Amino acid sequence: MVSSHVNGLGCLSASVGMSKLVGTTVYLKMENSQPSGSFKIRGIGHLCQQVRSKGVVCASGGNAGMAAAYAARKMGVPATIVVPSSSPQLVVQRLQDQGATVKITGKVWDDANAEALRLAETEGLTYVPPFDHPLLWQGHGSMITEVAASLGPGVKPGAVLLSVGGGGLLCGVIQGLKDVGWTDVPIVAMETVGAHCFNAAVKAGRLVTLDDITSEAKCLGAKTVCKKAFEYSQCNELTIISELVTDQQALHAVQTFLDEERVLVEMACGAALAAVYSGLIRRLQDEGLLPTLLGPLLVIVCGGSSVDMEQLTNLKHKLQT
Ligand SMILES: COC[C@H](NCc1c(COP(=O)(O)O)cnc(C)c1O)C(=O)O
Repeated sequence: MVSSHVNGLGCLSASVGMSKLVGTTVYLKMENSQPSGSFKIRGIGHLCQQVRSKGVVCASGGNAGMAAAYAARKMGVPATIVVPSSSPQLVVQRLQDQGATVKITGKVWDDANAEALRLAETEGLTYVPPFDHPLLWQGHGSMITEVAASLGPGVKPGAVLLSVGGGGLLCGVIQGLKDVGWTDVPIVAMETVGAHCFNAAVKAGRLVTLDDITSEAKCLGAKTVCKKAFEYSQCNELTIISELVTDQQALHAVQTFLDEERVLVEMACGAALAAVYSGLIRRLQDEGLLPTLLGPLLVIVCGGSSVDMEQLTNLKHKLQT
């Protein structure tokens, strides 16, 4: 059986370095330690368990594919993962190591997704969406119920910090906040410039499709955010603060996190961490968007498998940091 609660209460730790920077306790929900390498297994494992299938197909720049491959292997069914040509060979290898068949199609995620939908149709496979499905959001929401159990009665975060690609993590966290009665907790939703489909939608007041993904945080690379995430951004009961960082800031955050917490995460995760390391959280407090006396900051360390020291070195040269 695939469990989307594989890590139980274990992975909530306080970061000394970040707490000092922010001036309040910073809790890290360490989703990088999930068996598929990111938080994705929660929602995708949950979806695959609900939709008993003879085989799955998923289009993913990496981590959703890893989660679908892992879930399929645990359920004893075949998995076909369609990845865009922008996915590093490291990801292709890791997907194959999970026993998946990998198909490389198109330049960005949207092209790979069209092929995955076609395969689902022609081969009778279960299409696993990487971010846009209520069962995904239900599974991801288990993160928050675990945090509530870890923090104990009467303690809740002053804010939640996360990154946005297609918006599945955001919708999952909101689902979890609703489940535990924390909808008054503000969410800081981070993207990198060049993978900023949510920020573009919030600013335009409607869904926006980016022309291309120009950020190196390829796993944030959906050109259009899911409708549900945009609808939540327009909902008065929720406080979602959409902010951007540069690739350089995200990379600097990955390096700082590696040095301070001894954990290597992807640029997609660096986008969220950069809100702390770049002083953005402090700025939001100075601007009155977050309370000056901020309760504990909960950071979703979303993880990601498409990174190793070689990738990190290549990114440093490419971004000249
Ligand atoms: C395009 O969505 C791409 C998706 N990754 C998404 C992703 C996110 C953002 O999650 P989302 O907002 O897409 O649910 C954050 N952090 C990490 C490490 C991720 O891999 C994928 O793997 O196919």
